[in-house]
Amino acid sequence: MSERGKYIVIEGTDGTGKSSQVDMLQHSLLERGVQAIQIHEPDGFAGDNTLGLPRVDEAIALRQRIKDGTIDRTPWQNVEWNTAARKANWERVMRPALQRGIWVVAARNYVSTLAYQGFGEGVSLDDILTYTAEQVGEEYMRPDFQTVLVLGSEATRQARIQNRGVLDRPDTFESRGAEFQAAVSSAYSQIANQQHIATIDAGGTKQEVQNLIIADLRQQVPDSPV
Ligand SMILES: Nc1ncnc2c1ncn2[C@@H]1O[C@H](COP(=O)(O)OP(=O)(O)O)[C@@H](O)[C@H]1O
Ligand SMILES: Cc1cn([C@H]2C[C@H](O)[C@@H](COP(=O)(O)OP(=O)(O)O)O2)c(=O)[nH]c1=O
Repeated sequence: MSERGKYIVIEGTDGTGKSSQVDMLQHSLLERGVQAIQIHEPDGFAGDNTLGLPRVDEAIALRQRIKDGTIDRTPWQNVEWNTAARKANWERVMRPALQRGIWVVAARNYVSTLAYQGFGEGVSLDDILTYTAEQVGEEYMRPDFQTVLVLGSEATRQARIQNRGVLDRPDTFESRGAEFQAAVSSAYSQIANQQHIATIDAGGTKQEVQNLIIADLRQQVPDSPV
């Protein structure tokens, strides 16, 4: 049996550079001959025929529902939808991939629920942690390596979001006021502290941030191929 793959999580608020870093890390792994996939919670995995991993339609549909700001819902409903998407990806793609030795590089995990639904929408953090453990399981909650990207400057974060292009229709959370965004941004540092997750300064160039991630990864995963 092949050695278990590693589960890597890159967290942070919108615009901190998670997607860019996940992409760079996955490509570095692939260049070194390591099988690796990307996951972007709450989206469903798109499927990978070469690796024989399925498309997760249930999570794809849930992300649309989560992001559609015209659908009324309670904060707890957001926890349920995000957790259902998470469970579907975990059971159908992430856990089987890890068991086969494939590395899973993910943007976001349950830490996003603590930040957005916990600090942002007032749901109890303990309830989120208990529900995630019940629904998805303890293994999901212990990645091999996890980091939170933090941007000291709100102006830089805004500039990066603008750069990414104009949204046709801001989603449920993007359309909330500056107060909500500020609560979520500052929540990330608090959560990292509480959950003992190392943070990384995301203010440098993409390559500089990637170098910081790899330096931390090597410390926690000493036989890391990157
Ligand atoms: N370190 C960086 N320096 C400058 N621009 C960046 C950096 N990281 C990401 N970007 C740009 O900022 C925007 C948001 O980055 P993205 O990776 O989509 O962030 P997230 O997934 O956290 O929302 C994109 O246009 C991306 O190209
Ligand atoms: C995973 C997760 C995301 N979210 C939010 C963050 C985003 O605003 C939105 C998902 O949007 P999406 O466009 O998929 O991701 P991103 O902003 O990372 O590019 O849902 C939660 O509120 N709770 C969660 O548990």
